[in-house]
Amino acid sequence: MTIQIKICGLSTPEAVDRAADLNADMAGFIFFEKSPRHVSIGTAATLAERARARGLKTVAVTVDMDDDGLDAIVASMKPDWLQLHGGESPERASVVKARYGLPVMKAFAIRDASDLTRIKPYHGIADRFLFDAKPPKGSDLPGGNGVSFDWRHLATLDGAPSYMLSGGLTKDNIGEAIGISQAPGVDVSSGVESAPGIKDLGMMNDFVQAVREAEVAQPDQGRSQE
Ligand SMILES: O=C(O)c1ccccc1N[C@@H]1O[C@H](COP(=O)(O)O)[C@@H](O)[C@H]1O
Repeated sequence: MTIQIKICGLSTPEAVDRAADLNADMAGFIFFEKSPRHVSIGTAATLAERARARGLKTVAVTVDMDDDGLDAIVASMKPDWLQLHGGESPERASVVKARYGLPVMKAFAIRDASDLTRIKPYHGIADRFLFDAKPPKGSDLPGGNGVSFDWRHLATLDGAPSYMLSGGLTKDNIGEAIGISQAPGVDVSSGVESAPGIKDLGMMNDFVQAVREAEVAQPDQGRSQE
């Protein structure tokens, strides 16, 4: 089983094309104005069309967004997935999923193993979980902070939920992260940037290559992801 790769915070055609060339699985577009990766709906629609044409699944990354905001994104960008990266309740996640008929990836900020217990009420609602680190003090961003958490906490997960690991992943730590977590999918943003919001095509290459090397070095131990 191959590890799914999501490259997030794409904002240029070149970065979308490189993600496709590298056979990444998902391309994420950020709708959060304080983020250096924020894209307008128009830009996201154009880039998402390009990504889809190259076989990438597109993800709209939103944070506690209301229906009007989501309506506009879904109508224009036509994402394959909605990522909910804020404090969306299980009820809100359920409403979003039903309203758009799209799979939902719910993000959780993890510091301690106990943070993983918060996923329980989302079972049967979220199609996939995303585990990110808690933002550092003073950060304006709920994600994209380049900060990792202790991957050993993931050993406490019950069953084999469909999830992606994120938070501070780079070409240098992804092998260890995969070895410890056995994550079925990984999500990277700032770890493939030369400056906040600027994707570096060489760093994208290196990251994906490091994931593929980790797969070979540490063959499948039961990873799965629909
Ligand atoms: O990347 C952002 O700016 C962002 C803003 C708002 C919500 C989520 C955001 N990004 C998510 O953060 C993680 C990983 O980030 P990093 O690799 O540590 O930089 C990823 O899930 C992005 O979707």
